[in-house]
Amino acid sequence: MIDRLEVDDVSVRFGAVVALQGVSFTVEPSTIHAVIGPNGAGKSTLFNVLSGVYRVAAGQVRFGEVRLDRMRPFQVAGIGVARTFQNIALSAHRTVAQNLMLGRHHLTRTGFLGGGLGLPSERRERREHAARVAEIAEFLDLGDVFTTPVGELPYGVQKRVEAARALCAEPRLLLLDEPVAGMNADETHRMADAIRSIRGALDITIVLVEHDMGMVMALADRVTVLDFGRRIADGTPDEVQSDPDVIRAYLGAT
Ligand SMILES: Nc1ncnc2c1ncn2[C@@H]1O[C@H](COP(=O)(O)OP(=O)(O)OP(=O)(O)O)[C@@H](O)[C@H]1O
Repeated sequence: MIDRLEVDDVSVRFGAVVALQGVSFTVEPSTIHAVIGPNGAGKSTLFNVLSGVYRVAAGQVRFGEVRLDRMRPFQVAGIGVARTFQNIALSAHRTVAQNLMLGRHHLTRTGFLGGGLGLPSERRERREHAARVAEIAEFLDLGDVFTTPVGELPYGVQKRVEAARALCAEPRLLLLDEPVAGMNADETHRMADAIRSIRGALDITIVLVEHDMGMVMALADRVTVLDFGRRIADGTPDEVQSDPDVIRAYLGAT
């Protein structure tokens, strides 16, 4: 059973700036839920709240029975929430395989990444993790570049490596921060396919924050729209697309 994510009346302030004001929405288990909005709407702030980076001034975030808003990032990761970053946060000189192995670090018992003692149990554990990493790489169509240093890969492929690394943590909830930002049409299409197959095959709940409304319309089950820190719409892509407040917010944005 996968838990529901509930954002309940959340406000965040930075001094006099109110970045989020009384924002509420629910993410149903095993769905793809998009949070969209123009520049400065509060998307990144919300994302940082969901991953334990920012504290809320008011409200709650619950994942099942657990209060996410009271946790630190490592604790959020520990209950099965993995995230990607808007700017790629991979180790450029390491291979895809090595970066993905780093994504499994907290699942290892013997901490082989720090250089273990070479015991048989460590070698067995390492083999098991390596097999799962290879599986996830294949799943996201990264088999051909498995041993390539990440820095040598095109931008769109690096973004898929980021998603794969987050998956290597075996999350129940995957947070994708602008997964197609800066991508061309072909790369965007491949990323959308990858996100769809993650949800389909792995039964993971996915929340993605995205600036580009067009991209999420064909992908998301449900969309929450923010503008100036407030929720201005929440519904299916069709409902949201024809909402006058949403049209106004996007037309008004440059
Ligand atoms: N660390 C911070 N300190 C002060 N103000 C901040 C901070 N982070 C965000 N803000 C402000 O909060 C508001 C929401 O910003 P946020 O970055 O969450 O929006 P966004 O929707 O992610 O925008 P973008 O699409 O441009 O990334 C903005 O007015 C921004 O200037």
